[in-house]
This record gives sequence, structure tokens and C-alpha cells, in this order.
Amino acid sequence: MQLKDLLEALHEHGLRLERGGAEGEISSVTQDSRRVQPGALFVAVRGASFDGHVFVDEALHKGAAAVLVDRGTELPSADGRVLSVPDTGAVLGRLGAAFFGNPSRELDVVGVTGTNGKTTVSYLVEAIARAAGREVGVIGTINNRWKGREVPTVNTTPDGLALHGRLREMADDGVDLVVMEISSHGLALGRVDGVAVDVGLFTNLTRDHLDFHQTMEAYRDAKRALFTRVLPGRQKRLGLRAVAVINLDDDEGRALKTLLSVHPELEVVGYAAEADAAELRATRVQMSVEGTSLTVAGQGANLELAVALQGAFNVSNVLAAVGAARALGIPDEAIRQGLADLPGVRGRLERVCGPPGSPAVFVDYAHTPDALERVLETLRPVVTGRLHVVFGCGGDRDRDKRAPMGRIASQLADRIVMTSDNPRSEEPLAIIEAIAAGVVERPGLEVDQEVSRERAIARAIATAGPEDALLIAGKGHETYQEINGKRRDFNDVEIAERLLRERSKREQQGEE
Ligand SMILES: CC(=O)N[C@H]1[C@@H](OP(=O)(O)OP(=O)(O)OC[C@H]2O[C@@H](n3ccc(=O)[nH]c3=O)[C@H](O)[C@@H]2O)O[C@H](CO)[C@@H](O)[C@@H]1O[C@H](C)C(=O)N[C@@H](C)C(=O)N[C@H](CCC(=O)O)C(=O)O
Ligand SMILES: Nc1ncnc2c1ncn2[C@@H]1O[C@H](COP(=O)(O)OP(=O)(O)OP(=O)(O)O)[C@@H](O)[C@H]1O
Ligand SMILES: N[C@H](CCC[C@H](N)C(=O)O)C(=O)O
Ligand SMILES: [Mg+2]
Repeated sequence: MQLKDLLEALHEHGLRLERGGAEGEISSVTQDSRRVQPGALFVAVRGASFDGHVFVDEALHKGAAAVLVDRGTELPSADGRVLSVPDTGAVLGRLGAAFFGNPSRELDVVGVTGTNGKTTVSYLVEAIARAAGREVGVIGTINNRWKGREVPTVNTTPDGLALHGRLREMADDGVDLVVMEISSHGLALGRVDGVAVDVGLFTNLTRDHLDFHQTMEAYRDAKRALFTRVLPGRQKRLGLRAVAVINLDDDEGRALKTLLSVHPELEVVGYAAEADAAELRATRVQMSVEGTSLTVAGQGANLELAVALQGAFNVSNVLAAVGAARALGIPDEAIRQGLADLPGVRGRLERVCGPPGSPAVFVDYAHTPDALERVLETLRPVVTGRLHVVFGCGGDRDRDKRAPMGRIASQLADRIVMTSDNPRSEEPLAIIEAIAAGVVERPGLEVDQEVSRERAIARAIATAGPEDALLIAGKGHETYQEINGKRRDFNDVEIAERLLRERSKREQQGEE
């Protein structure tokens, strides 16, 4: 891209030339000095561990065509062109959109936000879109995937440069629809600025991430920004109307619907598994160990569906996906087929295979009080024996969710083993103590703790009977555990599988 075009595109966002001429080309753009190639624009961003401004000299020495800094910072001593904006971190989304030629405008984009259910809904919409013959890309917690490729990711919602770069790759590879999870961090930090969203979807709002947002109001406002900030900026190739698909069983969903009624250009589709007045409602819900069947009523249709997911919360997720699919103009038959094709979602109530006589073991990503409550409530009625739960809470994250999670587990399970999630830089035992502070003792409840997650799972599996169920919560699909800043391989599903085999072997030897 020509530098002068970039300067023009971002003029209204405060981009100015501080030193050097406006002629010449920018061949790539990065915020990581380690990735600077000759001709690149290096953007210095202040982060949690580093201030990117200390790397501007290094970037110029490596041949960067220009560096972009916060206005007012000292100019680098190395020769080279310098650009400035008031806040580099806040402009990444706009910069990415301009540099990569606004790829979201070439794509239909479904953006999913909410505390829980984003990943699940994105899988549901992906499966439906596939069945409809759409070329679909997904950007989310588990990975980025499109056209048979799977790329691992660090963040659920990548930073503005990475995000627009990925959208550009997808568009160039022939993707026509992208489903993306939009985290509250992504919204608050402007990572999705410049993304034109056609269908914005809101699942629910309960407590999480207050380490970052501080208050529930700030967290809520970040989520609201998906609808008030992203949608009005759309400009699409297919002329899709913008639609907000909103969960009306949720207090914030109802508030959002009222707020959005002042935007006549936005069509609001409410869905509800419980509330009556919604455009899409679930009726005739039947749950079994294989999954859930339901009829979705509304918008002039009665759609009979079956999906291999359990739990009332997944009825809500299915409604959300149906709302998005219909907004995209996907026929009902493809909706039915897509949901029927989905085998399940990795690490979301994923049943762990065990030899005959094993307790039923499930791995789930519940890492908020609301999710833990819903998952335990889902398992409770299907367990004939006792319900065990092994879980912890992440370190360096919202501390005030720990005690509520302890309380919920103690109220809904028969045996709890508190353990480590990803302690990160925190003392594992201190996190467990914070969870234990919420535990409410009652007759019949067994409370145990074990810092080592593997030993905690082993203990639960060794003591669970064949009629019992065990929920291993919090890490879902994750393939690592981060302790003391170091990541080592760790996979709840693989560990539980091995421990179930060992348990069965021990029992067979005992019988001989
Ligand atoms: C708190 C936070 O959001 N941190 C994000 C931030 O990292 P950071 O602030 O630690 O960055 P840093 O390491 O201090 O570096 C600052 C700058 O110096 C640069 N640098 C650094 C070293 C060097 O040698 N050269 C150099 O240029 C870096 O590239 C960066 O631009 O910028 C990184 C690059 O964009 C992100 O990957 C990182 O997310 C971290 C991994 C993270 O854990 N974020 C969580 C809180 C998060 O965002 N989660 C949400 C929600 C998840 C959900 O609920 O689903 C998400 O969307 O992922
Ligand atoms: N609609 C829902 N309401 C409440 N809890 C849910 C819902 N859907 C899923 N869950 C629970 O939340 C957990 C996380 O679900 P999922 O990964 O779909 O959400 P997410 O919003 O993508 O989470 P994250 O922000 O951590 O990526 C699931 O494992 C399940 O326990
Ligand atoms: N997106 C969430 C994931 C939490 C998963 C849990 N295993 C943890 O590490 O706390 C977060 O970054 O807060
Ligand atoms: Mg997710």
C-alpha cells in the first residue's frame, strides 16, 4: 500500500507524519519488532509486559519503511520515517482494515458475543452454513479455520492487524462467510474496529473478566458496543440487511432489544427458550443421552431439529444459530441438515470414552459461575449415581468468580475435588482456598482438594462408581496447563481416557 493512501485513509483517526516524506510503499504491517521485514510499518504498542516503543530503533535498523508511535513520545534516534497517532493500540483495527483493503466488506460476517456460548454457537452456524454449501471461515477460541486449514490462535478475537490480515486471507481463498467470536476484550480494545458485521449475535451476560473491565456495567457496555459501534459501519457486497439476534431469556438481552429499537436500519430477532414473546421460540424440547430434539417455532415456520448436544443452554445456542442462519437467508432444510451433521463441540460437554463399567466422564469448558451451574444442572438428572466435579479457576483472571464457583459446585454436586486450572503466575493453593471459601457444607457432600490437576482427576476416577458421573470443568479443549508462566502439555480428555483404562485394568486384576 502507498504510504500516502494510508495517511489519507487514517487522517480522520489522527494519523500524521512526524518525520520523513509521504512517498513510498508499505509492504507489510506488524506490531511485533521480531517480525519486521524490510519495507514494513512497525506499530509501537504499549502492552501489559512491554512498551513497544522501546523497539522502534530495532525496527528501523531492520529496514522498516516507517514506525508508528503514540503522539508525544520521543522520536527514535535511528534514522527513518516516523508516523504518529494519539493512541497506537486503539488504532490497530482501523489500520488493519485500511492496510488489508477492508476484507470484511467482501464477506458476510456473523459476530457472536456474550459471556458463554460463543464458541458453541459459532460451531453450530458453521455446520449449518456448510450444509447450505457456503464456504465458511471461523475465527474463535479453539482455532481459526477455513477451507480445510486450521491455524492455532492465542486470542479468541485477534488484535486488529492479525484479524484483518486473517479476513484478507480468507476472502482471497474464496471464503464467503465468516463466523467470528467477538470477546469483550476484543470490543473494549478496539480489535474489531473496521470489521463490518452483518449479523450481530448476543448470547448472554453473566459475571466474568471483571479483572479487566472492573465493573459489570463496563463489561456490559463492551458487549453492547458490538451493536452500536460495529453494525452502523457496514457496507456490503450482497446488500444483506443488518440483523441483531438476541437472547430474550437474558436480562441484558431484553435491555439490548429496547436500546436497539432506536436503530430502524437494524432488524432485531429475539429468541427464547423460556420467554414467550420472541421471534424464535423452542417448543417440544426432548433431551436424551444422544442429544436434544426440539421444534423451533416462529417467523412463520415450525422447524423440527435434532442436535448431538445436551443441556438447556444448548437449546438457547441452537436458537441463536437458527436466528443467524435465517438472517443469512439459509434455507430451513440446510439448518436441519447442518445441525444433524455436527458431532459435538470439542471440550464442550465432551463425553470421554471409557471401557465398560466406567463412570460417565465429561470434559467441559465451564469456567464461569453461570456455566458451571448450567452444566451441573444438565448432568444432575441423567446421573443415577453420584455426581463428581473436578475444577479450579484460572490465575491472573477475575478473582471474584472463585467463591461463587465453589458455592455452586457444593450445591449441585455430591463430591467436589478442587484443583488447579491455569494458575499462571498465582500460587495454586491460594486459588483453591478462594474457591473453598464459597463452599457450603451439607450432609452427603464430600469436599476434597488436590493441587495437581492430574492427581485430582485420578482421585475422582478411582473413587467414582459405574453409575456415577464425573465433570472435569474449566479447560475444555485446552491442550496445555500454564503454571508459573510456563505451559506444559495437558489435555483433560486424554488424561481421563488413560485413567479410565487404568481403572478398568485394576478392577479386572482385582477380580482375577
Ligand atoms: C491483556 C491482553 O489482552 N494482552 C494482549 C496483548 O499482549 P501484551 O499486552 O502482553 O503485549 P506485550 O507482550 O506487553 O507487548 C507489547 C507490544 O510489544 C511488542 N513487542 C514485544 C516484544 C518484542 O520483543 N518486540 C515487540 O515488538 C508486542 O508485539 C506488543 O505489540 O497483546 C497481544 C497481541 O495482540 C495479545 O495476544 C495479548 O492477549 C493475551 C495473550 C491474553 O491473555 N489476553 C486475554 C486477556 C484476552 O484478550 N482474552 C480475550 C477473551 C477470551 C474469551 O473470553 O473468550 C480474547 O479475545 O482472547
Ligand atoms: N448459552 C449458554 N449459557 C450458559 N452457559 C453456556 C452456554 N453455552 C455454553 N455454556 C457453558 O459455557 C462453557 C463455554 O462455552 P463456549 O465455549 O461455547 O463459550 P464462549 O463464550 O466461547 O467462552 P469463552 O469466552 O471462554 O471462549 C461451556 O463449556 C458450557 O459449560
Ligand atoms: N477466555 C477465558 C478462558 C478461561 C479458561 C480457563 N481455563 C482459564 O485459564 O482461566 C479467559 O481467558 O479468561
Ligand atoms: Mg469462546
